[in-house]
Amino acid sequence: MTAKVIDGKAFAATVREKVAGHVARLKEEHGITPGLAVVLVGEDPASQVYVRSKGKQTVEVGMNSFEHKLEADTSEADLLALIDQLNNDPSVHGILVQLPLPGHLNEDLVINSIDPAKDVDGFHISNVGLLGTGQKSMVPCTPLGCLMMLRDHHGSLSGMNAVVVGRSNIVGKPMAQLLLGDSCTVTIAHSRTKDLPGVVRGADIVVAAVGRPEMVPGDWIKPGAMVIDVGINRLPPEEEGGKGRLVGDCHYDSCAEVAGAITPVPGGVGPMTIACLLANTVTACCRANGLAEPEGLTA
Ligand SMILES: NC(=O)C1=CN([C@@H]2O[C@H](COP(=O)(O)OP(=O)(O)OC[C@H]3O[C@@H](n4cnc5c(N)ncnc54)[C@H](OP(=O)(O)O)[C@@H]3O)[C@@H](O)[C@H]2O)C=CC1
Ligand SMILES: Nc1nc(=O)c2c([nH]1)NC[C@@H]1CN(c3ccc(C(=O)N[C@@H](CCC(=O)O)C(=O)O)cc3)C=[N+]21
Ligand SMILES: [Mg+2]
Repeated sequence: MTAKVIDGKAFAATVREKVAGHVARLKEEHGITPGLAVVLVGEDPASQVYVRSKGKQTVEVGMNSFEHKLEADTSEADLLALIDQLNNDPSVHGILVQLPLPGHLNEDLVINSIDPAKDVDGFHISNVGLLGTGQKSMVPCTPLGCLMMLRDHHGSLSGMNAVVVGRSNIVGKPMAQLLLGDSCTVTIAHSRTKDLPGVVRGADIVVAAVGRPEMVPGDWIKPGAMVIDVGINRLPPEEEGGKGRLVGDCHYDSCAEVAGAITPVPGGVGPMTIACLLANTVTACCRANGLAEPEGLTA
């Protein structure tokens, strides 16, 4: 079998088109322009690339983009003051603080200082609790993008065995909650899991969010399974002047030989993450203004 390649880049473009349609309607019918504020502390090059690409796409769908770049040694008090200002700014409907933060800043404290209604990452404890209890919330962008691709490829996921490899608060745990919400039987695997190959072999759906280049080989994959590769790993440059190849957490070629469907890296989960961030910003804007929220853009 050769897997169907799930084109996250193309899917993300259709999500952005929907978002752009809702943004246009908000402007025409209500005179409201959704706004997304992104806060970047420090100069991590990968984060800068992501923030730039996100800002560009925000503007392309017709929304306002507010970028706040702070020095790496910014104090916690100064960062919290900025968040307070954004919380109280009616032109800002979504706030994203790029993670990871420099070591001297308490990530939990910073994230939980964001107004939950503007927390378009879905990382605030209030949104985590709402998601975990099946209530309306802001849903984390990466897991939401993965869920959209799975549903689009397969339809109902009810009764499927899903294995999420990785238990981070930003990917693994919320991914497991979303799959449970779609009535999968969910296993969360991590670095202490015994017999990881055996666990993954039982999965109809594999979501790999580990941060280890090409860790999952094809012989762990059940024939026909859906493989969602969240990993973004830059390999060291082999050639002079080369940037280094970008690979996922799955060994693509061997997994694609056995899987029924697979997301590539790049061009899979990454573009969907940004599209879902834009979708969450429109949703937040609609909710803030007491307007009907867009359908098909939330979990
Ligand atoms: N495409 C996108 O939009 C995004 C991509 N990413 C990428 O996804 C990957 C995961 O990110 P993130 O969740 O933040 O990573 P974290 O480092 O926060 O979490 C990694 C998880 O993988 C587990 N793990 C590590 N080594 C192993 C192993 N050998 N076997 C099994 N489990 C293991 C860890 O287990 P333990 O808890 O026991 O330590 C941990 O739970 C990264 O490559 C990141 O770049 C992240 C966010 C968005
Ligand atoms: N508060 C917060 N929210 C996040 O959502 C968040 C974050 N912090 N910190 C970092 C991670 C990582 N992340 C990515 C998003 C898109 C791509 C993406 O678009 N990748 C392209 C390739 C990009 C390239 O070439 O480097 C692709 O996969 O095709 C990658 C990674 C969001 N994150
Ligand atoms: Mg992390």
